[in-house]
Amino acid sequence: MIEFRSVSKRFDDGTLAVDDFNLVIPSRKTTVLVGSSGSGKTTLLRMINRMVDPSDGTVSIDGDDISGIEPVKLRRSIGYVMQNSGLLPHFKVIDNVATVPVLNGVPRKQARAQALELLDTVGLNRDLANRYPSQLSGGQQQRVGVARGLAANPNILLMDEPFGAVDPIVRAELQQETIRLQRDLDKTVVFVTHDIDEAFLLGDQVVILEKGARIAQIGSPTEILANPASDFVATFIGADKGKRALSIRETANGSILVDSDGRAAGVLVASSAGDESGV
Ligand SMILES: Nc1ncnc2c1ncn2[C@@H]1O[C@H](COP(=O)(O)OP(=O)(O)OP(=O)(O)O)[C@@H](O)[C@H]1O
Repeated sequence: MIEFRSVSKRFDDGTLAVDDFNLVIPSRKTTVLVGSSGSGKTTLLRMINRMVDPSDGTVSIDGDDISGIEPVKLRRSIGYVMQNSGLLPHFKVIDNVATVPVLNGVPRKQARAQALELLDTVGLNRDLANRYPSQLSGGQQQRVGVARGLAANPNILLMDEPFGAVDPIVRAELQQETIRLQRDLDKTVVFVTHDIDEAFLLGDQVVILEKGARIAQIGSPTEILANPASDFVATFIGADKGKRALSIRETANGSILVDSDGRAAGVLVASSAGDESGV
């Protein structure tokens, strides 16, 4: 479990990016932080691996205040996937994936063998292992980025707009892969996006943010779609337009998400806690 308690962040130039933020992120679920540009999503995500430190308040992981954990050590124990994959251009795919385990002390040969397995995990052909990132498509690069994020076998995976730069078809594929990976690997995923449809598709818990990382609403996709907490949320999720891209339809076999053309976009399943959770 990750917990933000009374967390604020004021940058040196005076910008208050995060204003008294409180949130519990449950383990082994996907929590999506969604909001418009500048609402503080990336700042919140980076506070989990100490790329940014709070000005006030505490962030803890499984009860331990992370301000007491050395930042480099913390970062190597948490997967981080960013937009544009963040791959090292002069390293082959296999070495991009193997780098963090090697830095953590895993022998290179073993780390490379594990890297090949991770390519399988993210749905990439092993033949790509010896290419350089520039020799891959954008979608393939993002998959390598996910493999790299998983390489140290972290319990926590942070994903910052990981599919923002790929075309809609590849994006949809990568979203489905993320759902599959989460089912198979059971990580605590914290995912940042400005796309509410992506948030509803991937999130067990969705946190809608306004400026200053103020929480406009928090809940499962079903809860938010059924009961938008304010006009702001209704507008943000498009409920006020009467043509939301995604809506919920009850069927004999449970709740399904349908798109504006009535096609099934996903299934809402009951989580182990008994509440509704996104696909
Ligand atoms: N290093 C910094 N110095 C000063 N201000 C910053 C810094 N990093 C972020 N900010 C400001 O903090 C606020 C929140 O930024 P942040 O990047 O967390 O938002 P975001 O919701 O992730 O936005 P986007 O979707 O555009 O990435 C913005 O006003 C931004 O300009």
